[in-house]
Amino acid sequence: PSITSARYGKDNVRVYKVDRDEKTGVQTVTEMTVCVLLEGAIDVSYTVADNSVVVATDSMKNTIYIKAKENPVTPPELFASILGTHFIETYPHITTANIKIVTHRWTRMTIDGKPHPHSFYRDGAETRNVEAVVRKGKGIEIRSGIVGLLVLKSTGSQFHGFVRDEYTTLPETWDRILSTEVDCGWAWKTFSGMAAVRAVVPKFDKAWSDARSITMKTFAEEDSPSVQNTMYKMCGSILKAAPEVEAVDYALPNKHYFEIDLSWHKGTQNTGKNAEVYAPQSGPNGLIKVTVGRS
Ligand SMILES: O=c1[nH]c(=O)c2nn[nH]c2[nH]1
Repeated sequence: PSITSARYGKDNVRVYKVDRDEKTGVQTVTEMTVCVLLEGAIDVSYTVADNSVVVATDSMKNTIYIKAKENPVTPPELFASILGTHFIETYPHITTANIKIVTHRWTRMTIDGKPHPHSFYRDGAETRNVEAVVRKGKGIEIRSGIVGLLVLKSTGSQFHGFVRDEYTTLPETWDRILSTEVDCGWAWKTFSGMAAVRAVVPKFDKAWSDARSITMKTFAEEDSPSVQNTMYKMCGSILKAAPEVEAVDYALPNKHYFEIDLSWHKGTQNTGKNAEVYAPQSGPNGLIKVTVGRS
């Protein structure tokens, strides 16, 4: 037998960092969960238990904390690039570093109409994610993303004109609830190295902010003919807003809310135009995926 691929490292490394502005007294916090997986000349650690090539995953965890102390941890695209570049520059036999950063929300509290200097709340399970792949001599690939942004609209969504055959029971609709949990990603053009990443640092936050705003604006304002068409429009808008982005992808579950026929109870009308009480479904759910490029 021979190894076709191997990578190892530390997952679920939770990191919190505070930035204290001495002048204003305003403190800013960042909380993230990091995964580092390394590749390279490590096969002998699997095949003949030669641990001389093993950078202990415990050492990787230590490295994450040290680098978080020594460097900015935001934007996550920068910190992921710093971290990945450290591993391939420090260990000659490590040729690829795969870094995933999941940034959690700590939204600053507004107290009596004013932003509080050091108090925050978790407004949703939504995260800002980054996956960076740093390959020795081949630059840095970065995919940024939004995950877990749960949205719903009570109307402004249609679905009709689809295949009708002996397997079809779904009625056509011109007015339905649409709910999804956004999993969106945008892949940056390959960066030649750290200098190229540092040169565009402000564009990372802007792209995330634009992608988030575009997603919600398009979701809200489109009288959606389908999940497919609406997500395609979101991709086009993000590509337009971020020239350094090569491709945009979405994976959207269609979280169904079923109408409930209540006519058995004294002829109560609760379907179609009279629908008010619905049954939110845990599953099955639609799942619609797309990747849109520039060509
Ligand atoms: O937006 C939708 N796309 C679909 O492909 C689909 N299938 N059932 N309901 C659906 N809604």
